[in-house]
Amino acid sequence: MSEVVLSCQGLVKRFGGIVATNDVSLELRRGARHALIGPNGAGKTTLINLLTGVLDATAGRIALEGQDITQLAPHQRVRRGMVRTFQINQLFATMTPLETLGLVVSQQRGLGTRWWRSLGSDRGVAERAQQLLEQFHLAEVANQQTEHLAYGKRRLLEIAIALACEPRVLLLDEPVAGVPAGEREELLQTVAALPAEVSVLLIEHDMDLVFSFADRMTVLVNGAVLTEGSPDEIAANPQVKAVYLGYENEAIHV
Ligand SMILES: Nc1ncnc2c1ncn2[C@@H]1O[C@H](COP(=O)(O)OP(=O)(O)OP(=O)(O)O)[C@@H](O)[C@H]1O
Repeated sequence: MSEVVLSCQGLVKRFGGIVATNDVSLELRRGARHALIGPNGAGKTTLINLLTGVLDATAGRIALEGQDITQLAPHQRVRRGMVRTFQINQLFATMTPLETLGLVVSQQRGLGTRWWRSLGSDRGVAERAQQLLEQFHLAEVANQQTEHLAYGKRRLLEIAIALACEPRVLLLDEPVAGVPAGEREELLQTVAALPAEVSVLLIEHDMDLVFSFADRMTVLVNGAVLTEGSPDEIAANPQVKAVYLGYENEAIHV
């Protein structure tokens, strides 16, 4: 068994009377393609928010590369190598993918915003930005403003931004949600081709993506872990099937 990169033990999150996360323990192994699934309201988003530090846990511990990060702020967790896909906000709307990636790579390399002021002046930054543009099928839209990009391209840029932060652990939050059918394939291929050394935790409702991507799955129900296993074990698990009965869009096809 490979080494554990990210783990949580006994995580609990209460919102008043609601227990959104109920004693969750999870281990993400190095290089894993691990999916977190569960019906609506199961607590997937809350768990990711706890892992990234957006929410404080009511109880429990989180460790990254063996070090306790439970008390760290979100940006400190990013600095230690845990990055969540970035939801593009207003800040980036009028910037191009090239400018955005140049800025993030530059920040990552401790060059601050110098690259941004003298566009393309740092060859290492420009090369890495170009590499990311190509890897994420963004080269042909490199100079278009982000707000004018097709939705699928924006989702690709979000993952490219996360990868520009050189993560050890990448938390992918519903990468294909809302992406039109014609743009899905490119996104699926790109997600499948993420670097092997980056350990990935994927939250996704799309079972085709989950089953084509994951080598390990954790099923959350009512805030708690129902079961964990290989895709074959999960697909064959009668409890999992029962939980998904009635969730037509998320049906597990076996
Ligand atoms: N800030 C909050 N205040 C109160 N209750 C919350 C809050 N955030 C989440 N919850 C509740 O916690 C439970 C888990 O929600 P969460 O969004 O984590 O589930 P989810 O699995 O991500 O759902 P979905 O698949 O629909 O996104 C739900 O009952 C939800 O209503």
